[in-house]
Amino acid sequence: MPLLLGCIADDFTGATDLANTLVKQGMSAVQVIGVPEGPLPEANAVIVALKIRTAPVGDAVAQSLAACDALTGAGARQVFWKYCSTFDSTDAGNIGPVGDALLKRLGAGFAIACPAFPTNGRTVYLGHLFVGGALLNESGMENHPLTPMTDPNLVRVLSRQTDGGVGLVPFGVVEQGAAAIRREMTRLADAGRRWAIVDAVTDAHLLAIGEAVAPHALVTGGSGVAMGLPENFRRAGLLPARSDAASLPPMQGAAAVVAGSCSRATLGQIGLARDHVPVLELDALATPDAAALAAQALGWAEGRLEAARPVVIAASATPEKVAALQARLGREAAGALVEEAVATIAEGLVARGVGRLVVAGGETSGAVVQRLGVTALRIGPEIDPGVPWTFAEPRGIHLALKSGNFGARDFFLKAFHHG
Ligand SMILES: Nc1ncnc2c1ncn2[C@@H]1O[C@H](COP(=O)(O)OP(=O)(O)OP(=O)(O)O)[C@@H](O)[C@H]1O
Ligand SMILES: O=C(O)[C@@H](O)C(=O)CO
Repeated sequence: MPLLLGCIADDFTGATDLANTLVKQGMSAVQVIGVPEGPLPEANAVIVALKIRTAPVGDAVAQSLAACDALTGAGARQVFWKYCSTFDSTDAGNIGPVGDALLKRLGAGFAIACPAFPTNGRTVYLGHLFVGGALLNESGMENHPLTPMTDPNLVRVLSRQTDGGVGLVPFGVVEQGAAAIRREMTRLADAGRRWAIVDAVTDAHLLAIGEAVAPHALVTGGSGVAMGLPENFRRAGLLPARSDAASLPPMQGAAAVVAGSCSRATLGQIGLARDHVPVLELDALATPDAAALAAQALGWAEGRLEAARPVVIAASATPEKVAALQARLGREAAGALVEEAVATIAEGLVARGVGRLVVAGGETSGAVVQRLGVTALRIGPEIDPGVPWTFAEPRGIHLALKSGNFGARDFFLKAFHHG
């Protein structure tokens, strides 16, 4: 099976989201954890999941280039740089610098940037990113613990991260379809732009954009814009007719949720779960010690674990509490402490028989997956848009890595009625 699309994702939930999108479009896809060292798994798309969203720019670039080399070395014909549908990044990066480095490595001079994911309420209009009905900077993302997003104008945001000019392919052009989008990209590239933010409000827009970028060496964006890419390979005779996602082994063991995401969606999901299943909310401010928090949580879980319903253990907190812990420890140390605690809890839960685990939050998922020694995730059925069940190798457990902002309010309950 030839490798066609080589993908690099800046976090682990994002990688799963992308793999899920490709599988739904009939492309076989496997997510691998970290820069692959040995041979790549057999699949038409391989998604390398990195934990580089908030890494220092130099590290993010080095890991992305190593992943790119592994993917193109294995024959990938196009590279996809996946970041968050809410464009999570700081003015230092890493969306722009990684994209610039990949363009250079691939010998290309132009790429689109399109985080739109209309099914999950992320749309881009005249370069401005909306989350549901709100501009990005009024959506709750302005309070993100690690990457507060305070400017909704993506042309401006990306311009602060790259020395290549950033243009815009506006809604009016996107509406006209792939040929018009391609003409506008050519015009922008001829005018010396290296990047174009591309508007998209509907899936039809994303499919047209996907078709327009067929010849591009590098495509960048959220998972939405990848929707149109499998069809390009099919049109070129490289990908067979659609096949269904491989089914996963049957689920076994006790059910649990661990959460480190502080997004509005996750806080709402914890709130609803409280009325139905055992929920433990950790207070990292009162106990700023990862080992002590983990011991509390694992002690509490004792005797409560079962297959029929999950326990929920959340370090998630309101923006005020997050700010208080950050003021005491510093932003990175606060995040690292909570990630360490949640990873230890996840490890302890699996050791105590949890076989299906939902992890809420991208950074949190990175910490958990690394701690569990997972090397690859096979993609299974979708629970809610962007979040499938996966089967983690070599641990042999089921994991669902939920992006902070994804999932309906009853996600932590409904997940365990799937698969
Ligand atoms: N009570 C808390 N105080 C300070 N930081 C916290 C607290 N709880 C969680 N965090 C940190 O907040 C960060 C949340 O980021 P994470 O990526 O896990 O969630 P998210 O951004 O909502 O999800 P995604 O990246 O999928 O959108 C993590 O680093 C986590 O450790
Ligand atoms: O694009 C998204 O919103 C998600 O896949 C993600 O990256 C969250 O971490």
